[in-house]
Amino acid sequence: MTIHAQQWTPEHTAEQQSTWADPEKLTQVSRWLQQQKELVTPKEVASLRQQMNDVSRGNKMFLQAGDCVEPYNEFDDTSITKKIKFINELATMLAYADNTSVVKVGRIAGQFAKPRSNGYEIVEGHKLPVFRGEIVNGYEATEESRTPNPSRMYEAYKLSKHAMHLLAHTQPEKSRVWTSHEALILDYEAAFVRQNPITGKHYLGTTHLPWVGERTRGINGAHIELLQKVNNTVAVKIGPHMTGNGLKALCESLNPHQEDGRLVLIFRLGVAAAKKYSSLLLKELQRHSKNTMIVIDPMHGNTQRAQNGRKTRSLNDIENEMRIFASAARANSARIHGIHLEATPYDVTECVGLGVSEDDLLRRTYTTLCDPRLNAEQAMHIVQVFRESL
Ligand SMILES: O=C[C@H](O)[C@H](O)COP(=O)(O)O
Ligand SMILES: C=C(OP(=O)(O)O)C(=O)O
Ligand SMILES: [Mn+2]
Repeated sequence: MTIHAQQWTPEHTAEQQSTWADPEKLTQVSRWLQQQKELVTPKEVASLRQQMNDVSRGNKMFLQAGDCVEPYNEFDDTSITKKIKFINELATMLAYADNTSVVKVGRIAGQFAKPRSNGYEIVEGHKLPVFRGEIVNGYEATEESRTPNPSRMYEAYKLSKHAMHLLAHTQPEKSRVWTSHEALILDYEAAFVRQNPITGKHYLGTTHLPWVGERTRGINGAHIELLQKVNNTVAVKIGPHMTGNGLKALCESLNPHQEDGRLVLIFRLGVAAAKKYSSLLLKELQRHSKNTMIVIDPMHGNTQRAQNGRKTRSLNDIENEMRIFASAARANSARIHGIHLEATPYDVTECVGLGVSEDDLLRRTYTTLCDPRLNAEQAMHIVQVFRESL
């Protein structure tokens, strides 16, 4: 077995990390992770980057979709197969017909970590650490389950490995669904910064396409440092506080040589900020970073609490943001390269619209462990509206 003694250690501070309850256990788990085979091969990473070249140049569209956070109990073959089939159906809708003109990426096979707005929540009068994704703690609202437990990283690796295997072996290589997740928990990700033995370049071995979220994209933070280090196609979420200069600095830091297929920016501004800033931000990219791929996530900027307390998003807001962004792109002769959605093939009632009312949010079909997802019918509709908005 290969021992990867030179584990990558970030120089900068990382946001949104948990303090693990048992430091000795963490050392043990980290050592184990470093000894495991990477979950994606350098060849696969290169092959996705190749496909992303076509996205950069406007010859293919990009689709990224899946759960906000994957539950550990949805890794049986049936569930994974259903999610792959669903992404393929969305791609077919995006392409109109033959979906080989779409690069398809799931939030799948490792989307286990959640950055949160608050560290704690009150549940029935008790103050508890908030759920941060299965890789960190349990969803069950007890002190024990919510305590960050490094042993959960074993499970993350094993379940990802199983799903990766299924993804790699049940699909045609040329038109497969690739994997992606938010590279958040650096104790996990760092163990898989590996060197390609042929090219000598580093790449991240946990997923084909890692992204960094809105809460951890500080230009001097450890998460951006991680993306700088690796040669995967990488993505960053862009929220309403981004400035023109900030955008320029981010592109220079992650794609200094302006390579095609390298950098995806996922805009999640929300309706109000999309109206105000889309043009300014798109202009900046047109000026300085033309080969950056521009993707819209019309969901994360539009999260609201319904009167009944449930987190939700309305299809109206989602559609509006897409239309506003698309018209700003047209006005600035910019291309939108794709769409990013939180969606599930299951018949959930989490987002409002197309037959789902606020009352439906209280039903047993509200099953997300974090953010509200589109159900299959809603997701197909949103992809269609997106396509028509371009
Ligand atoms: O998925 C994204 C974030 O983790 C999520 O929107 C944060 O939600 P919160 O505001 O409930 O912490
Ligand atoms: C955390 C997420 O998004 P953002 O960083 O855009 O809030 C997410 O995609 O689940
Ligand atoms: Mn989310």
